[in-house]
This record gives sequence, C-alpha cells and structure tokens, in this order.
Amino acid sequence: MTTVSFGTRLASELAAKRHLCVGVDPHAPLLADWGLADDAAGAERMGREVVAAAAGVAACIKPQVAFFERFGSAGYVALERVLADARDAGLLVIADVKRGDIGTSFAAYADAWLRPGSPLEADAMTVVAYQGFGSLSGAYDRVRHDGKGLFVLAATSNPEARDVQLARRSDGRSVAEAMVADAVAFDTPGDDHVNSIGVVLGATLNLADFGIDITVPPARPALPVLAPGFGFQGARVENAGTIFGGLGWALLASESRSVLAGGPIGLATRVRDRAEAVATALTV
Ligand SMILES: O=c1ccn([C@@H]2O[C@H](COP(=O)(O)O)[C@@H](O)[C@H]2O)c(=O)[nH]1
Repeated sequence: MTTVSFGTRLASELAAKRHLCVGVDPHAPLLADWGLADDAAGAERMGREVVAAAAGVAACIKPQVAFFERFGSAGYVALERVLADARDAGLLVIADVKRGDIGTSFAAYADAWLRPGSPLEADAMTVVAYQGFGSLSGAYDRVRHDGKGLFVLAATSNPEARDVQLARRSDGRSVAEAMVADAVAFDTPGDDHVNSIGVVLGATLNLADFGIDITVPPARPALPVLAPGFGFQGARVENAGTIFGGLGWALLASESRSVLAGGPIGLATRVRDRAEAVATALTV
C-alpha cells in the first residue's frame, strides 16, 4: 500500500480552508470550569469533547501532552483514547510533546509518537532541534515512509525564548531563521504542495526580527507553520494574514485556552467561529 505523506494530507485540509488547530490543554482551572475533576478521566472527557467539536471543522487537534502526563499511566491511557477518537473522526493530530535528543534516543521518541500502530500514534509531533537539526534524523523514516510530520520549534511565542532564538550562528543567520531554512530544505517524496516538516512560529512575534521573510510568495511545497499564540496569549486569528503574510498559505492557527474556556456548552460554536475567522483572514 502506498503511504500518503503528511504534507499531502495536510494539503487536503488547507485546500478545504481548514486552518484551525484546536489545542487540548486540560489545565486544572479549565477542568473546574467544565465541571470535571482534575484527573485522567476529566482530561479524557475534555479531549473527547474537543474531538467531537473539531471534527470536520478544524484541520487538527494539538493535545498538549504535559497535561496528560501529569496523571502518569492513567493520563497516557486517557490520551490514547482521545487519539483513537481523533483518528476515527478523520482529524489530524499534532502531539505537542516537544521532544529532542540524539540518534537512537530520538528515534525511540518517534517510535512512540509516530509509528503506525503505536498506542500513542499521532500524525505529527513537535520537536526541539537544540542538539542540531540533524539530531532529528531518527524520525526521517517515519516522515518519508510512514506519512508522518514534524514541527520544529523555530521562533516560539514566549518572550523569554528570544535570547536563544535570536542568537546569531557562525553563518550570520539567527537560530530561528536557520531552523526554518533546514525545514524548507527537507525533501519528502510525494510532498507536492505542502512539506511534511514544518516549523513552530509564534503568532505573538514580529517574524522579521528573526530574519524570517514573510513577504515572499509561498514556495511549493509550502512550509507548514504551526502557530500558537492566538487567543489567550494575545494574537487574534482575524490578523493571521497580516502576521504571517506569504507563510499563511500553510498556516495552522492554534488556540487552546481561549476556545476551551467556558466549558462544553458552546464549544462547537466557539470552534466554528474561530475556524471561520482564520479562514477568512487567510483568504482576503
Ligand atoms: O511557541 C509555543 C509553542 C507551543 N506552545 C503551546 O501551545 C499551547 C498554547 O496554548 P494557549 O492556551 O492557546 O495559549 C500550549 O500548549 C503551549 O505549550 C506555545 O504556546 N508557544
């Protein structure tokens, strides 16, 4: 059977104007807001409600694994059930795990999160290349042969990241700029429209500060950009086109707390409103 690349699957979502990525972040105060206990069962319930609200409306969900991991093995079981629901609903899943390490250790992370049939199988995961972009090579087979994707942290939405991500490398480029260039250069067979390796760029940032040029027309295959920072952190999806310019073509605008706050009643409407707002912002 021929495997369809992650980039190709993502391209179908984007072609249908689905650019929203709903974060699944079962914070204790949010669980209380939902009338749920701060335990694995509460996290599972929230996750499964998000899947139901996002299916067919959002491009993907992004479980923040930390909020499940805090419940130990019960949290992982809860997350497995959320992932299974998302698969059944046809939603792409980006596991926000921010993993990074060398060689075989990183390959083991890829095995956990990207291997077909793994209990924690997702479509893509967030990764950290602090040990060099090449340290991610243990996942390349998952990307090239199993239809999986990676999102490499480049310029993150939190202000304290600037010291590291704005630092200049020996070739004069910022660390963030070089992460973007390395992701763009990654080649996956079958990625005609969208690359299978993308980057995380915060919506709260002025990307030009990092040497990231948003004025250029989208390349093909386009670089997927996972963009947290909308909603609670201050950026507005209505401004997504202005913030990301030419990178907007393959943008996944991520919101967690601002969509989850308010509980399950009205969740589907909040998801739909955000999905429409970001689609409109990237069309005009
Ligand atoms: O640069 C980054 C990278 C990841 N995140 C994660 O995204 C969500 C944001 O949640 P909100 O409630 O929408 O603020 C959260 O899981 C972060 O760990 C990020 O914010 N910035």
